[in-house]
Amino acid sequence: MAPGIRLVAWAKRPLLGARQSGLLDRQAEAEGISGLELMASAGAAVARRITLHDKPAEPVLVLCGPGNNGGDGWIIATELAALGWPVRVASLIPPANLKGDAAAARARWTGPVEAITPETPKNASIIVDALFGVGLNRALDPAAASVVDGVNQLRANRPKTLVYAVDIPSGVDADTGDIRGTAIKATHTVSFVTAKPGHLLYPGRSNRGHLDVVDIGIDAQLIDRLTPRLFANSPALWGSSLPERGPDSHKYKFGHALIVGGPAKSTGASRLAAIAALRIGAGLVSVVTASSALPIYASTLTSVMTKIADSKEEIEELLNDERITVILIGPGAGITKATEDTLELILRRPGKAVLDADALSVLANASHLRALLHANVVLTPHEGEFKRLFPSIRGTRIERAESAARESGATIVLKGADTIVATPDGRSAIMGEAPPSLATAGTGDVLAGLITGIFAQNVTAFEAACAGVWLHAEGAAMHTSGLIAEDLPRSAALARGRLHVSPSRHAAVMLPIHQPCA
Ligand SMILES: NC(=O)C1=CN([C@@H]2O[C@H](COP(=O)(O)OP(=O)(O)OC[C@H]3O[C@@H](n4cnc5c(N)ncnc54)[C@H](OP(=O)(O)O)[C@@H]3O)[C@@H](O)[C@H]2O)[C@@H](O)CC1
Ligand SMILES: Nc1ncnc2c1ncn2[C@@H]1O[C@H](COP(=O)(O)OP(=O)(O)O)[C@@H](O)[C@H]1O
Ligand SMILES: [K+]
Repeated sequence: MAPGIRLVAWAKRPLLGARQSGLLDRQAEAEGISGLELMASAGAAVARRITLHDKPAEPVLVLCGPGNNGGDGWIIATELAALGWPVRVASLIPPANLKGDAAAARARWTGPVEAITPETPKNASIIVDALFGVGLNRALDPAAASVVDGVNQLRANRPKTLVYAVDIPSGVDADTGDIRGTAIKATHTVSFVTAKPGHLLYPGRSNRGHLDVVDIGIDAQLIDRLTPRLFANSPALWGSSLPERGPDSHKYKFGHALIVGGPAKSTGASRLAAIAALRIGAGLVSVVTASSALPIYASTLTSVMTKIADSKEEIEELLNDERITVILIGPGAGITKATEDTLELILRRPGKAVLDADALSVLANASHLRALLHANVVLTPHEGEFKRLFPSIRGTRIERAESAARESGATIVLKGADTIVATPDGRSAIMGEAPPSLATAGTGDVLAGLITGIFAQNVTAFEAACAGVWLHAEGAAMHTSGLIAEDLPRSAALARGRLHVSPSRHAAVMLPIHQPCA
């Protein structure tokens, strides 16, 4: 086993973008570790990670860029050659033009150096992408773009090619996950100290391959000095907050979730949400319905209770019940005056609420209700709903979710392949591991129900939203094919159970921070 690789449980650490990564490096230098030492550790760790693959000593091509990411590349080449691996090195700029630590790293390489051309990647079986890391600041120029396209073409033609991206696949923006022109499609990415937002955000997420984050000797406490506010959504953030049932448990200790049921022609969405809320642990769940839809709810729901309300006054009376800990409105509700009236009653009540689907569309056109939002209201828009709710907010997905939370005062769940949770006090989390099988009808209703069911249980809005999003994805990942929304409440509940029963399944989030590579 290669000595000295210390894999970091990256989901337990914050995500640092380009600027914060640079600050961290400078803090480490102030503590006495030089940039060259960090680079030497980084390069050595990547080299050793490469030696872990199953076919030893295959020819390796190292592509070096103009900055410190390229500097890592020169170290990797030197380390692999010292271990007896055949290595070719190709540089994007004349090596004599390198500066600082990259120049010092280049000086350690004593073998020949090629100039990068579009033909360079041909015939390579292992490629190390050390072109650009977190310092990428514009679209790739034609010379860089053509070698990147050459690497991707080679991988497409020869799927067994291994492509190791150093820090982040070149061309992926570390802060946003955007592709700057074109980007390396890596089979593996080896990053340093923390994961970067661009490892989790699409489209860059698709270029990342398997992600390892390695320790390069920077004290983890230095990360906290940066007061980071952005995290990977993982049980490390919220797992310990979820209440467990014990011998003294009573259903009333786990909250009473009230789901506003849709009219007779659209009951499915609120029924899915109600089942999800109950499965994920709410003590009691009730659906409030007009008498006209009662037969449908009563005949299809068993453990979920039904409550009849045929007028605004009757709804108001129900909402005044202080035992109700959270209310969900939106799934199947209809974009109607009745939904607006009920929404207003819910928002005028001081407690917790989750607003989804039609409630969001109603809110978008009811500016007088905006002032009633607060941090214990969770909004769960997909992109279309988000644009209707916050038409003037621009920026990356993270920036938009954060601005919306700040502006509205509510907790935002911006749904998508990389769902973002953001709170008005500035914390946010990215779920970068959701399976695309979730792109099927009704999964959003289940998510709203999961968040509601967790929120009912004396958990904060941020924790409930993050846990709901994570368990939703983890539940979906249990199905290899044919997932439909009805499957999800049970699977998400099983995923919740496994958090405690079988921690090894969640190795990336459950292991200690410095987990030696075994
Ligand atoms: N600092 C440390 O201690 C440690 C850092 N580490 C490593 O350093 C990496 C960050 O290094 P970095 O800051 O030098 O940035 P990097 O990603 O190499 O790119 C900057 C260079 O690329 C250029 N350039 C940018 N965009 C371009 C484009 N589109 N097309 C063409 N050129 C472009 C840019 O040019 P300029 O903007 O100056 O014209 C500059 O020359 C980090 O990801 C990690 O791998 C590790 O060793 C751990 C310790
Ligand atoms: N390609 C994808 N990969 C991962 N998750 C996805 C993808 N597409 C959609 N989802 C998730 O599926 C759910 C869909 O919700 P929504 O858009 O409200 O659909 P619906 O109204 O049909 O329930 C959201 O949780 C979203 O994050
Ligand atoms: K790279």
